[in-house]
Amino acid sequence: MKKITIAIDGFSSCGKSTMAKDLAREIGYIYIDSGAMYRAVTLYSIENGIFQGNDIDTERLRKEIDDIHISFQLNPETGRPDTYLNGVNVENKIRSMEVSSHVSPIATLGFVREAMVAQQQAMGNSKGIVMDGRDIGTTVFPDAELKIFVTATPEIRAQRRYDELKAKGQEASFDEILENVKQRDYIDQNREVSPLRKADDALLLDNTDMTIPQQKEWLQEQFNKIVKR
Ligand SMILES: Nc1ncnc2c1ncn2[C@@H]1O[C@H](COP(=O)(O)OP(=O)(O)O)[C@@H](O)[C@H]1O
Ligand SMILES: Nc1ccn([C@@H]2O[C@H](COP(=O)(O)OP(=O)(O)O)[C@@H](O)[C@H]2O)c(=O)n1
Repeated sequence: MKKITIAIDGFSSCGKSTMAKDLAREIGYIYIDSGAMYRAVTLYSIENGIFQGNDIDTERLRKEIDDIHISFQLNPETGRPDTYLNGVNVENKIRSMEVSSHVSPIATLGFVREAMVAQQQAMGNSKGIVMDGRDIGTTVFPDAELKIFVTATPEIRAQRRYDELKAKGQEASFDEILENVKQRDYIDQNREVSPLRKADDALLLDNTDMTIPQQKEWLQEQFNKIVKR
């Protein structure tokens, strides 16, 4: 069967990667979490003194961006891909609140986006890929055959993230997460380069009142419609 490209964009913490991973596994496609790549650049910047408080040493990051190698490897225990930064598994570290609170400013930088988009396009050049993020349907794969834009209320999204961190045994404050979700939405929608917005040809999904199995079924139906057309 002909393989297609699937772009899933939307607001922070609404379930994009959950549905993208499930669909990819079901249909045998590659799954790429583009947000993990921006998170990995952010972790690198935190660990290498590129952040001074909230200020970014952009000139240093620009010089070092080509030395930041991000890859994904399937974790046989979880059945899902883990993120590697220069050969080290950083899957847990990149999900911390510290990274969440520094990532959106890093993702506003044009040279960072250029480097990430080039890698993402290379990963998707043979199609058969599901990628989630903020600019996949608008910038990375504007010709994707299936584009989805996901949203839910900020409170529901913060609750989902809170439950996830608690389940992993990590310290979490609902108010801090809600504030972070709103702040990232604002920065992501208002940046100059590739701001978060729904592509004109993307299908809108508000999953505020949907369960994980319901949204999975909905996405599978959209995929079936495209491939059977
Ligand atoms: N419809 C849903 N109902 C409840 N929880 C959900 C739903 N979709 C996803 N989740 C949970 O919400 C959290 C955030 O989902 P995730 O897929 O990481 O979001 P995103 O990729 O959009 O940031 C995860 O813990 C996930 O299990
Ligand atoms: N394609 C993308 C993906 C993420 N990002 C940035 O990276 C951050 C983290 O992305 P993410 O997908 O891991 O965020 P969550 O919604 O999973 O918390 C976002 O808030 C954006 O600032 C982006 O700018 N472009």
